[in-house]
Amino acid sequence: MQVLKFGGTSVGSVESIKQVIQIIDNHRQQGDQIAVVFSAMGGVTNQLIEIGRMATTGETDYMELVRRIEDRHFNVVKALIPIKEQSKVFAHVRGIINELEDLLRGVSLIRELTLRTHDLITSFGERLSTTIITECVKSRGIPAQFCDARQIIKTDAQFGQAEVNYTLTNQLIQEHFAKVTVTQMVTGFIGSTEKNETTTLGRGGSDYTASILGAALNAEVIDIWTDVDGMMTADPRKVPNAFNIPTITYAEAMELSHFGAKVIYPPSLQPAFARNIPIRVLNTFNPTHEGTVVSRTAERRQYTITGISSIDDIALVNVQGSGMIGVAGVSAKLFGVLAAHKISVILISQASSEHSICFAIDPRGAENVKTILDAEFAAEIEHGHIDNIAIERDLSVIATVGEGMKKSSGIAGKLFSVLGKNGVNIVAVAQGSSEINISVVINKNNLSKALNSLHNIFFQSEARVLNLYLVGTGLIGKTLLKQIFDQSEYLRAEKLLKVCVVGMTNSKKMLLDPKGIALDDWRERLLTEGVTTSLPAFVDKIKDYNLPNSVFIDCTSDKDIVQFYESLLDSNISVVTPNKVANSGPYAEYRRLQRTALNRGVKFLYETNVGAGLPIINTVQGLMTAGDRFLKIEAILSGTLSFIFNTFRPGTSFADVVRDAKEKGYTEPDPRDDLSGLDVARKILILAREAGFPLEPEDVTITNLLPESCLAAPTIPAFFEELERNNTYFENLLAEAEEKGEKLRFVASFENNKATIGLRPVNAEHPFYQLTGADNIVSFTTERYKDRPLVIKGPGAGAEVTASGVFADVVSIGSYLA
Ligand SMILES: NC(=O)C1=CN([C@@H]2O[C@H](COP(=O)(O)OP(=O)(O)OC[C@H]3O[C@@H](n4cnc5c(N)ncnc54)[C@H](O)[C@@H]3O)[C@@H](O)[C@H]2O)C=CC1
Ligand SMILES: N[C@@H](CC=O)C(=O)O
Ligand code: NA
Repeated sequence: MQVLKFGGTSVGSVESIKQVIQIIDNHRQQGDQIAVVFSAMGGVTNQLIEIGRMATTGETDYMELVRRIEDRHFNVVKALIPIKEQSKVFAHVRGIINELEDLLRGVSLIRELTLRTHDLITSFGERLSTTIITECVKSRGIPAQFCDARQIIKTDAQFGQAEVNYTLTNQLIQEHFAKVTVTQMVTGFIGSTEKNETTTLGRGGSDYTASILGAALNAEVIDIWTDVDGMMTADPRKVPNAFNIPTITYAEAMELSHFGAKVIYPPSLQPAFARNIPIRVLNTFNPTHEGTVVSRTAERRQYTITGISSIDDIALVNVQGSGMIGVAGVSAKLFGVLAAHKISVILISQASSEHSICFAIDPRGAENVKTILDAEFAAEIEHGHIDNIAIERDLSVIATVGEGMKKSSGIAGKLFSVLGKNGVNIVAVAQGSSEINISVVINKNNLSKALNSLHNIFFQSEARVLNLYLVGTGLIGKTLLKQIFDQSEYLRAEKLLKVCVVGMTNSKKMLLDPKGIALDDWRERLLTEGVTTSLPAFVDKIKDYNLPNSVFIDCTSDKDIVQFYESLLDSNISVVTPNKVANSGPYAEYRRLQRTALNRGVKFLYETNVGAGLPIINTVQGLMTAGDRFLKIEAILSGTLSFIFNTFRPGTSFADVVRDAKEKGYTEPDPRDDLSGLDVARKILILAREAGFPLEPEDVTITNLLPESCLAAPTIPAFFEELERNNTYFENLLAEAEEKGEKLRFVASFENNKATIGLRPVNAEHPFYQLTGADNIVSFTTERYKDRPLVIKGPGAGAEVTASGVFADVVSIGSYLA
């Protein structure tokens, strides 16, 4: 024997009822013996409750609602039963509705609704749905019989939530099923007292009916047909990556549903579990999906945890005071009075110092609880043994649940670490000694971020998500987007990393989409859907979204943008940038950013500040971490100037060579930043700082290369005109060097706390002589690299190598967060 139960959405419409009939027919064709339990059509129970309420207050238009219920059932009959059989069924349904109307007239006359009458009114939902579906099934030639559960489920007279008399019920069910020969179509949710008064079974009512039947008939399995693919690892409305849990234990299902997973209400399944009958949760609208099997033992799984659930809105009550330490009975008194007032406690936490107890409750009852506790502990408060009872609001509880957590170490560590890295403050913690649930209380505004980052970390075969916000879609920005697009499949498959661009802005428009912006047509979307950009608004949105693993990427050379870095880092958002402005301003600002990132456990990465993608900053940081000390740095740090001095020949146009450098993507947005030495000054300053020297910008001495008129040019085109005019100046510089067999190199050096940069002719002996193209070279002399310096050399400018350095920084954050 198998028991099937169809919930309100499964029997909610003509289309869904067709599905239900199909499922029943499939069982018949396979020769299964089945009993089927039905809920009321979706929404009808609530309507009946409303109708009852209206009748007591004398509102007459409740009849209108009754009509609507009747029409809904009639429509099913019209759609699914052959015309010639319909009138008989209409009469039948009308008969039931008449009974309801008589009852409501009575209620409306006496203006009183007892719990007993309330139960009777709500029983009509299941009676109507089961009646019409039985008729539909029969009209298709499937043998079936309506079974009013009030004949077989006997309860006490606690109307609203009646207790089942199992001895009598089991006997009646067994006797009934021994007699019948065709499929029984049973009304869910209802029973009756020994005096045959109608009762209802409380929360999870129809599941309960199925479970009682299954247990009494020793069914092989109970199928709960609903409208989702079984139980999920998290609420898919909050965690888009949630997926189906194929098997789950009863204890896990209990824990998860206590914390909000509403698919089933496990306590109502207790009778089936007591007899070890598995429950399958299946989807009427996707009947081939395997759903979830709830049983005593779940199969071995890939993941240590089974699911994550939450209660979105709770209040925390804190009772504390020195008078509680070592005093027996405080908690008894506390929870005793809460129980006496029927206040349900969601979670309790007490530190072993016994100095405080905190517990979570439904926030709607918080004021009431405070009043009750203030009164109960008035004496203790007055004597100072207990401080004031404090209530904290706007909180949520998240529970990670799973039998796999039992006796397995590192899970709490992982949980706290991922929440910490994402800046989610933990207000309270509770873990039962059953070890299958760790619950944390957090601020409500962090709920989505916490759920998603936990889901991401615990369900590991799923890629970790990095959420990126890009400012600047110029040369480096657009190249980065292209690289991310090309590499995303590899990252997902090989590194379990899903890189998701959720926001972008250029100097005109910004576009934000927490679901991700597809990178094959970002230009089009930014253009058509983007709104007028504003950096403060962009940054506010980022904070507002509060997505886990967020990274802000600044691909501009803007000076104003860097003022946002600190607050971003402070909001646990990592920052990656090729923009040198932040790191080359006052030393105190540079330090502050480093500190903020460190304190917040997020990353501030800028490898491309020096030598583009060449691993220069990482090398310096590595040496520093390992305790080396820097003695001297000598370097060529401008790709642009390298290129220019490697390309410029007497008789050619210097301005054209600079133009060429700009076109090749080597120069700064304003090439004067390169030619004036400013860009190199920034780089040597940053290198010195990384090497542990607190240099200020004014400590860098620049020997300027450009004639004054070029520097003073008001615009970039005007600057190029000045360059043309000064061609002989550059030719002379070059000729002078060549005469001596030397080459011109723009060299930066740092030694004895002094940084200097300027044009220097180098001869063939010098290691910088051979440099070609737009290459950079850095030579570090340190305590450990004293006799022969450590040298890094290679292309130090250009779109591909720079974007790739930025990308590598971004990906390293993915690994760090994992
Ligand atoms: N080109 C290279 O080889 C290297 C460049 N860098 C750095 O990369 C950064 C970007 O350089 P490129 O892409 O070459 O310059 P670019 O001029 O091509 O791109 C910068 C973009 O940022 C936009 N922008 C400026 N302020 C903005 C704001 N407030 N909001 C939104 N967008 C804004 C500009 O409109 C421009 O499209 C610069 O800081 C540069 O120093 C670093 C290493 C190497
Ligand atoms: N403009 C720079 C590249 C970025 O740092 C250079 O020419 O080196
Ligand atoms: Na670099």
